[in-house]
Amino acid sequence: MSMVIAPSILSADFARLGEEVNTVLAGGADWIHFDVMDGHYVPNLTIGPPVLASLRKVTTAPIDVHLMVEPVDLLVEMFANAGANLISFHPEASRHVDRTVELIRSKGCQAGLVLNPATPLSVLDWVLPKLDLVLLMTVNPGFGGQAFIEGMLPKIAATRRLIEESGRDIRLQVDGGVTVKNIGRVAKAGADTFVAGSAIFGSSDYAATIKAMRAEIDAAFQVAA
Ligand SMILES: O=C(CO)[C@H](O)[C@H](O)COP(=O)(O)O
Ligand SMILES: [Fe+2]
Repeated sequence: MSMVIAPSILSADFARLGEEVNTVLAGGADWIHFDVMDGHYVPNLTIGPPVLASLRKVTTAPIDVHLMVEPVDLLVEMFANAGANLISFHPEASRHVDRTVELIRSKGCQAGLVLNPATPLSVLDWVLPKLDLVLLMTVNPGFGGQAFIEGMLPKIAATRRLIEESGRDIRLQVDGGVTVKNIGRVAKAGADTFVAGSAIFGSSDYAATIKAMRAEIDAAFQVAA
């Protein structure tokens, strides 16, 4: 599976969002990660469907919507109509997880389930085969710029094993505190899709940071001579 880098626009300059998105894509990013916070499920408030619809006009790149909202279902259709390619949600925020997955797919989007640091992998039981992506949070959701929780590395590895056992083409995305310094370890543990907000948008050269991230991922898989 290809390695995907998805910059989180949470750390972009919102006054110049279209430009920021095109700069990271020109700099080698694969997807755009769009964080939606409702001030209820998480203690922060961000952006909604009209912003996504505007971005959709300036790029054809996949836009991966991370919903940190409760309840979820009401917003799925709005984000699908606004141009989301993939919609991920937190199981605690949906009363009927399987129904929400089906709803996302019925709107023509790929579906992802997000596990907070303390959420057990057992939430994937019975629903994993229907997912296109599992998102493991490596910080507590709500804010960019937090430190990566090192204790999540074995959880990434355990999730990778579950995906392998399922025999399905499911992406394993990691979100929170991913940097040039730790991305190699995150990849080695089993992730294939990497969200990075502050590490990319907080750097002076987005393309150079993305290139350095890819080099670290490649290096992690090189066998020591
Ligand atoms: O979902 C998120 C926070 O809830 C963000 O995607 C995440 O925190 C990215 O920011 P950073 O790379 O700066 O940690
Ligand atoms: Fe996110």
